Parts: sequence; C-alpha cells; structure tokens
Amino acid sequence: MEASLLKMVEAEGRGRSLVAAKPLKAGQVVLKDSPILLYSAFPVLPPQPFQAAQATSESNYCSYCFKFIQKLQSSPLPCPSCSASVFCSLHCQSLAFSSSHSPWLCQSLKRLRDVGSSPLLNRPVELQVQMRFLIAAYNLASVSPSNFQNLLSLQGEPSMFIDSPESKYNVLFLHSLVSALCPTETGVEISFSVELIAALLAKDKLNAFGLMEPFLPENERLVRAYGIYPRASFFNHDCLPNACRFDYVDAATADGNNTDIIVRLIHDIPERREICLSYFPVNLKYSERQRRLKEDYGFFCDCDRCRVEANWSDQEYDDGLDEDGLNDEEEEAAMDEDENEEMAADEGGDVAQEDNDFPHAYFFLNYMCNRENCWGTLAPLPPSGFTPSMVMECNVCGILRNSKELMDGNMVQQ
Ligand SMILES: C[S@@+](CC[C@H](N)C(=O)[O-])C[C@H]1O[C@@H](n2cnc3c(N)ncnc32)[C@H](O)[C@@H]1O
Repeated sequence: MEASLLKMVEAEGRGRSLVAAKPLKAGQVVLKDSPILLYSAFPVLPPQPFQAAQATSESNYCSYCFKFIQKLQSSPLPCPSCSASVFCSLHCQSLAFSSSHSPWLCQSLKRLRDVGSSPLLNRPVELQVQMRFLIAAYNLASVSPSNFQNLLSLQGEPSMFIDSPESKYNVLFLHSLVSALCPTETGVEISFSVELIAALLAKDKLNAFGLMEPFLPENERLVRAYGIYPRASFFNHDCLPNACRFDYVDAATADGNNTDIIVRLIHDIPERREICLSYFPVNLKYSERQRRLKEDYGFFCDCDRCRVEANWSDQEYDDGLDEDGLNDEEEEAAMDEDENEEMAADEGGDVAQEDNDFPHAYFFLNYMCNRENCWGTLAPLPPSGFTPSMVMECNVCGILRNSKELMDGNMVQQ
C-alpha cells in the first residue's frame, strides 16, 4: 500500500476500507499490487468433445505470467512433466517450478487431467476452476506460508459455502479431492479441513480479480486468469466509483510484473474520502447491481446512486434511455454539472455533486467509455508533477481520449 496516499480504516457496515490519507489528484496511481496467487480460469479438463479448432485454450497462455503466447516471438515451452502447462520463456518456466508450478502442483494437475480416471470429468466448469484455486492455495501454503496467511486474512467466512445444501455438497466433494491429492508427509502445517476449504472458497469469491481477455466489440469478454491481490482486496464497492483498476497482462513490462494491477483515481479526491472501485461495469441497472452484490459479495449497496435509483421502476429505466444510458433530463443535468465543474475549476473550487438527483449522469458522460459494448471506465493518465493529464484511458478497451473532446467521441490513439 502507498502508505502516504491511502489509510485503512474500519467503516461501520463495510469492514476494512481505504481512505485518502491526503487530498489526491485525478489520474494519480494510488496502488500497484502484485498477486500472491494466480490461477487459470479454464476448466482443468477441456470440454468434451474437445474442439481442436477452439480459439482459446489453456495452452494459449503462459502458465506463469498468463501472457497470450501466440503474440510472442519465442515458441512456447511445455512443462516436461505434465505438458498441458506451457511457459512463454525459460525465465517464466524456472520461476514457476519454484512457485506456482511446483512438482506437487504439477503432479496434482496431471492426475486431475487424466480423462480415464479424473474425478472432475463431466463436472461443471465452475467446480473445476474452484479446484484449480484450491490446489493453488494448498501450493501457496507450502511455498509461501506468509502469503498463505495473507490469503487467510482476507474477508470471507465458511458459512458462505456451507449454509446451503448444494454448495455444502460441492465443498465436501472438493475437500475429498484435495485430501486425496495431499501428500501424507507434507510441509504444510495447516490442516485442509472442510471448514478451511469453505473459508478459502469464500475468500476467493469475495476478493479475486479477473485478468480479462482483450476487448473485442463483437465478443463476450472472457476471464483468462484469476488473481488474489492482497492490498487491492481492501477496496470496497461503489456504484459510482472514484477509482478504477487497470492491468496490462500482454504488455512487455520492463519490470516483468505484467500481472500487477494498478488503481488510478478517476477524479480529485479530498482527504479522508473513501476510495472505491466498482465490482462490475457501471452501466448495470439497480436491480441487477443489487442482485450481484447480494449473491456474489453478500451485501446490500446503499450508495448515493442506489438511493436515487431504488425508487425507479424498470419502466423509468427503459423510458427514453439513449446510447449513453441517460435520458434527456439526466443529460441536461449532466451538462449543467459539467458547466458547474468548469466554473468551480475556474474559481479553484470543488464540485458539489451530493445534491444531484442524477449522481450518475455526470459520471456517465465524463467517465464511461462510449465505445460500442465496452462499458469501461475512463480515468486520466497519471498527472505529471502538478499538471493533470487531459488524456483519459479506458480500463476495458484501452482507448485513449482527450477529456475535452470526450463528448464528441474523438480519440487520441488506439
Ligand atoms: C473485496 S472485500 C473489500 C474489503 C472488505 N471491506 C474487508 O474488510 O476486507 C469485499 C467485501 O467488502 C464488503 N463491502 C464492499 N463494499 C461494500 C459496500 N459498499 N457496502 C457494504 N459492504 C461492502 C462486503 O462484505 C464485500 O463482500
């Protein structure tokens, strides 16, 4: 955590929360976090019958850094033992062998992938991916006990997975698989009980970030890998976030940390204001947002936007919403807000948005990407010194736009 920028506080009804330790600027990077655990989002066993011509499969990605291998110059290096895991370079391979692809994990995956005897055969994809997470977590306990403790310190209670008979059945099944794979003589001191398996699944569900495929307007954007980012996990949700996260998995990063996530501020933030991300695209309707927050994160959202939209009927939502998701009245409100902001900025003041009936209108016009089917959030590039950047970057499609020309849809570069 950038201790000078963020402070962790306990907030009533929201648990640990991150607040600005001082006034912060639009575009400022408030956190760069590396994963303590990464695992593939692909099922352990390929779908049956396996389509060789399938556009993407596990072997398209480096099993260590999750870069798209076909984009790279060098030919991929399969793991000599399990061969289903491939690496983009000798460097990634040797790092993986001493961490995420240890001999135990490699053997476990090999057993689970054996179509003749795998207990995961014909099991749902979600269960197979949960199994991947659990063996990665067990492996973490062995190769890095301190990072495993970090994982255990994240929010997530076993009850989330053992209170309903169906999810309890899955936990018992996954527990039996993990137990069968665990060596009797193990360096892991923690017992992987049913309760721990349920707690780990809950921690994964509440805290994992998805590393996504690049955006293509005509395709649904799939998750390539999931990661546990111990510090980024402390950001709470808001349906109108003031920060958003970026990742650059396929980029050639100088430090080799291509799986890091970077959290940047969308606009200026005063000291002590909580910094929040949105846990999903901001264009979702009130009922859909509340459903996802309840089912996936176990809470009811009472943010400014939800308080306004709670009184809307579905009809009101649909009436007259145009491409940017705003109706005429809202658009006018947002335009006024825009003018207010310019005036406030000229006067060196802040924009008061609290009393706005349409807290999202200003946000949608200024910070939501208007590229077809993108629904990403725009944040300025980092300021240079005290000078704010006029270039906004979309955290989904990556497009760069000049903030003054945003409403005309002009792009700077792709
Ligand atoms: C990724 S964690 C965020 C950090 C968490 N508050 C903690 O103490 O570790 C997600 C969990 O935080 C809580 N949370 C996040 N946003 C919230 C909000 N807007 N209102 C209430 N609880 C929230 C929920 O319990 C959610 O499952």
